[in-house]
Amino acid sequence: MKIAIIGAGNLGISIAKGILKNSIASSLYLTKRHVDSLEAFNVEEFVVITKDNKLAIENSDVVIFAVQPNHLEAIFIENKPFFKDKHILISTVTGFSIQNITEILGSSNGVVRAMPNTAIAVGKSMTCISTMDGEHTKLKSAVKIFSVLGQVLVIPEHLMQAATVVCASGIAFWMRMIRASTQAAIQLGFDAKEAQQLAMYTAEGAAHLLIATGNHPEEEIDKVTTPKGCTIEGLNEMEHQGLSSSVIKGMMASYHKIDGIKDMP
Ligand SMILES: NC(=O)C1=CN([C@@H]2O[C@H](COP(=O)(O)OP(=O)(O)OC[C@H]3O[C@@H](n4cnc5c(N)ncnc54)[C@H](O)[C@@H]3O)[C@@H](O)[C@H]2O)C=CC1
Ligand SMILES: O=C(O)[C@@H]1CCC=N1
Repeated sequence: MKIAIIGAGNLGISIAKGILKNSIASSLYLTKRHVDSLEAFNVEEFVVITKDNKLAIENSDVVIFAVQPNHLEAIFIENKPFFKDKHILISTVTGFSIQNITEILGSSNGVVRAMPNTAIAVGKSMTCISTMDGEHTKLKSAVKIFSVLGQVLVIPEHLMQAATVVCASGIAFWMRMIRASTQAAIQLGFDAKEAQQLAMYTAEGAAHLLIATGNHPEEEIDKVTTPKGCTIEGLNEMEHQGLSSSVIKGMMASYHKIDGIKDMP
């Protein structure tokens, strides 16, 4: 597969790492305005680092756009002549609908929206994907790529804003939970390295239990909460302090921030 990533920043690099780790590209073009920071990728012959988006697009079949929302329109306008029917154009750009893209390109070009998260670097992204009705072939190709790099859920496009919060921003929210747990573990006597190890692998275990069993979290929580025990004491105190409420409110705030994000300077 010949793949280009237009905008090799935080997400683009994470996607590139996942692609390289899983050997799914016969050629990989990485573009960026200032390419110096991409030197580390300059080790494989089939990886091309360039500022030239046209070159990347013309030499690729799959083109993944991972630029900031306020840069996408100019990049589309500049490169419109180089988009061909063969191209699978995949936008990871937040708040930029297929309708917005169609207005710029004059047609949708079968564009697919994908919302991965940075765990794509280690093949563990939860990626939501949408396209226009009827674009089954390009959607299937996108699903195939992202399935190698983690889990995929095809969703109607109207849920993409929600998916951005739950999955793309979500990884940051989970990191903060792990950090909080680490801080508590240090206060309780572990050194920082051990504290993080305990927090990370406990979080991993919790997720794996739910994935493997299909159980509801409360069913697993019931198994841990000894009556009058320390777990329910801790959980209830967390809820008195607003744990669930603050997570939900934070995610709602994140969701509403996406309204109009594409027009932000
Ligand atoms: N960072 C994340 O975890 C996620 C980000 N997204 C979305 O992905 C997009 C990229 O996000 P980040 O990687 O965080 O941003 P970033 O700012 O780290 O990366 C964007 C890159 O695009 C490059 N760029 C700007 N103009 C360019 C041009 N004309 N040609 C080629 N490259 C150009 C910049 O130099 C930069 O390296 C955003 O739209 C964001 O909303 C979506 C899901 C997750
Ligand atoms: O924070 C942001 O706006 C981007 C979109 C999702 C993750 N990062």
